[in-house]
Amino acid sequence: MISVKDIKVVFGRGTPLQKQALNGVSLTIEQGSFVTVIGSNGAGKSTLLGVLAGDVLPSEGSVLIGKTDVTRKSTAGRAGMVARVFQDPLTGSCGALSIEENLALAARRGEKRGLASALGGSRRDYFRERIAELNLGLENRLKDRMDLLSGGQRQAVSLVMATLAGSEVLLLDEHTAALDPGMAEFVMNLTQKIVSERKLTTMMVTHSMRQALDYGHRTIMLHGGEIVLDVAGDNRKNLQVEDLIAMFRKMRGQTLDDDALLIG
Ligand SMILES: Nc1ncnc2c1ncn2[C@@H]1O[C@H](COP(=O)(O)OP(=O)(O)OP(=O)(O)O)[C@@H](O)[C@H]1O
Repeated sequence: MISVKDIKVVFGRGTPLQKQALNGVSLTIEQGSFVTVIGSNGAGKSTLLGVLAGDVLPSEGSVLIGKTDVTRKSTAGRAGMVARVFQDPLTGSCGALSIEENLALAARRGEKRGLASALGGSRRDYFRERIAELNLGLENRLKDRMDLLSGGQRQAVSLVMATLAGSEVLLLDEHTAALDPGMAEFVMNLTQKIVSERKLTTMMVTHSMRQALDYGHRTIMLHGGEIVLDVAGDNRKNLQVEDLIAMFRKMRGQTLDDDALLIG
């Protein structure tokens, strides 16, 4: 479970560029629930993910993961609790290491032991099994360098990596935005499968209104650092992409110049 209470984040305090990125955000996400997060540029979506991951320290408020107060814990301090997949397929894994070395490092998140102890025989078999489940044929390429994979293959492996250390929380930062439509759909279906099988408490930022409504259990919209929409259940089922676009228009008080981007 994630419990965020009255979070405020101010960047560049006391400078001419001071910016209140989050302005009193409170949110409880039940264990195993999958929340999609939308909002226009600068709404505060990445800042909220950063607060959960530990990259951004709030000036006020608290963050609990399960029963642990992680508000002041660093990213490394909460590494065993929170896994993250980024927009850029190159960010979440190391291109110079092999697929299995990346998996071994991911499995050791939050621990201090080295790579050698992480790659014992039974571990290798387990990694092979997990990668075989992707049906991409990568189980025969475990010794290939990660940077030989396509962006989509790399995101699929990153999702497996995110589950290896037993983290309770999964943060997805527009993780399909750099993929072609077919691969984006593959990675989204894989995401849904992994989240439900492992009961991960998940927050996914997306610019795709379609994705926001088609996947997960609940959708929130941020605007100006505040939650301006929070829908689940039947209310969400009845929402159409066009309804969300109309809300965006209302929030911004202007016409969106690229509806296609939002619908895709
Ligand atoms: N490190 C920083 N220093 C100063 N200002 C920042 C910093 N990070 C974010 N901001 C500002 O805080 C506001 C919220 O940014 P954030 O990146 O959270 O928005 P976002 O909703 O993720 O936008 P986008 O969809 O464009 O990625 C923006 O005005 C942004 O310019």
